[in-house]
Amino acid sequence: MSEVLSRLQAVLEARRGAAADTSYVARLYAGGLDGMLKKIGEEATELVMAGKDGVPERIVAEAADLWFHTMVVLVAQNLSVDDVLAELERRFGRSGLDEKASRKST
Ligand SMILES: N=c1c2ncn([C@@H]3O[C@H](COP(=O)(O)OP(=O)(O)OP(=O)(O)O)[C@@H](O)[C@H]3O)c2ncn1[C@@H]1O[C@H](COP(=O)(O)O)[C@@H](O)[C@H]1O
Repeated sequence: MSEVLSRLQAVLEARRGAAADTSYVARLYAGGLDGMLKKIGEEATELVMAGKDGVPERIVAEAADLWFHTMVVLVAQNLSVDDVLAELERRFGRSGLDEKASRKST
């Protein structure tokens, strides 16, 4: 895992015990899973709009917001970036078209 993702993951795990008024992440946890998932929808929409605008700095900033909020949801569900990376590793090199075709036959 990249070093910054690893350090951020550790912070997100540590925030599970923090008071909601001391930390943005603790406030997200205190708001419950529905609130965290709503943020994912908002951030994904913001990334779509940035992509349409085509301003590189905005696209990067919105993608970072979406990755960050996705990590919050993963940690809240006792998952981690490593779980997602392992899934990407498992898929690596397998054509998306082949994978789609195998789903239709099951
Ligand atoms: N990487 C981030 C990060 N990226 C985005 N954000 C916050 O995510 C929010 C983005 O939401 P929006 O774009 O919808 O803007 P907003 O209207 O201000 O958001 P809301 O008030 O509606 O939630 C902003 O408040 C950002 O500050 C982040 N907040 C925290 N982190 C990391 O998490 C760590 C822990 O943060 P705290 O828990 O606040 O100490 C920090 O040290 C950072 O490393």
